[in-house]
Amino acid sequence: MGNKVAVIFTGGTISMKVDPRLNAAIPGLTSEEIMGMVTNIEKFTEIERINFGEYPGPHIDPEMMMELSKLVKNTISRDDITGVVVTHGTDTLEETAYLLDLTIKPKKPIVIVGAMRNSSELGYDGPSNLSAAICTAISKEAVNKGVLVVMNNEVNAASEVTKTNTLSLDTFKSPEFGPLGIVDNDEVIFYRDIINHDHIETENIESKVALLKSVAGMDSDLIDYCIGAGYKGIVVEAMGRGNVPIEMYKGIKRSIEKNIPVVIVSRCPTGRVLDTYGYPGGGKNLRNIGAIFGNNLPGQKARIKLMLLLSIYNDIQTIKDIFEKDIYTK
Ligand SMILES: NC(=O)C[C@H](N)C(=O)O
Repeated sequence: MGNKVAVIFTGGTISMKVDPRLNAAIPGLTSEEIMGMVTNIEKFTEIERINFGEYPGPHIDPEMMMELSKLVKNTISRDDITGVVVTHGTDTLEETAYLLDLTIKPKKPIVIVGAMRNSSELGYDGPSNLSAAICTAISKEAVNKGVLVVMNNEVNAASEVTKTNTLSLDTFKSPEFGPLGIVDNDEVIFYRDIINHDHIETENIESKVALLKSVAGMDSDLIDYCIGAGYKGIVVEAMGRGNVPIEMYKGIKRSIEKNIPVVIVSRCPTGRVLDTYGYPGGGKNLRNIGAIFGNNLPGQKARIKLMLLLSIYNDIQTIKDIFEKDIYTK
């Protein structure tokens, strides 16, 4: 194995500075300028810079994530590469990280990193986050851990992590299980292993998948819109354990009857969905009509998983079996 880390730059706040005309942050730093601020890193490893783009997180779409997945897969397979680091806007970082985790089966470390403060702000956290990410990418401890997210000296699993705060440096948390470990100076210390590691073998993605959040008194208007507009799948952030209002339930039933899979997750930040409740619109009803249950995934990650499965299968039962594999036994 070589001792070179490839750093793939995609944009995000880590690459931003304030434009004086706009008086707001936009991408503006080159990869060379960013790496130049990660002082002393050459003492640890050689760096190869790869420019993917200068996109703010909200400009990254599922097709671009797939393109990035192919680039990361090719790069990590090279003999001279020890690990890959991807810089990314934090707004969609967890979606890209989860997509990479599902589509690549890496032995070597793949680490996603960003920053919460841009380079014009006091306390720009880009260089420290990037150095911690690079230390993780060369750590033997990080081998076979799936895709990792490193921010604020914490190591989290791509499958578990979510952005929890709009401004804090420690915004990336795994609310269900806690971090995998920490980066202490240049040393990576793991406290536990990853819980699960799903893999979906595909080079494509079906991006016409909607995410709807259920609210009190919600009806089926938005679901019916999705059916009419040709959406191929719908993720519903249901209430609590996985329940929806009766009128919304009717639309979910119509969707499944039209062979459009519906994945149920919860709008609660933690906890699994389960078919506990038998009242109309309760989880038991949803399960009986063939809704897929998404465990403890947040809606945006359940959508990534459904989009990948829809790129291969169009049969709801097959998608359900794979989606729920090792999660629900009955
Ligand atoms: N901290 C960040 O990176 C947020 C920024 N809006 C982005 O996602 O590009």
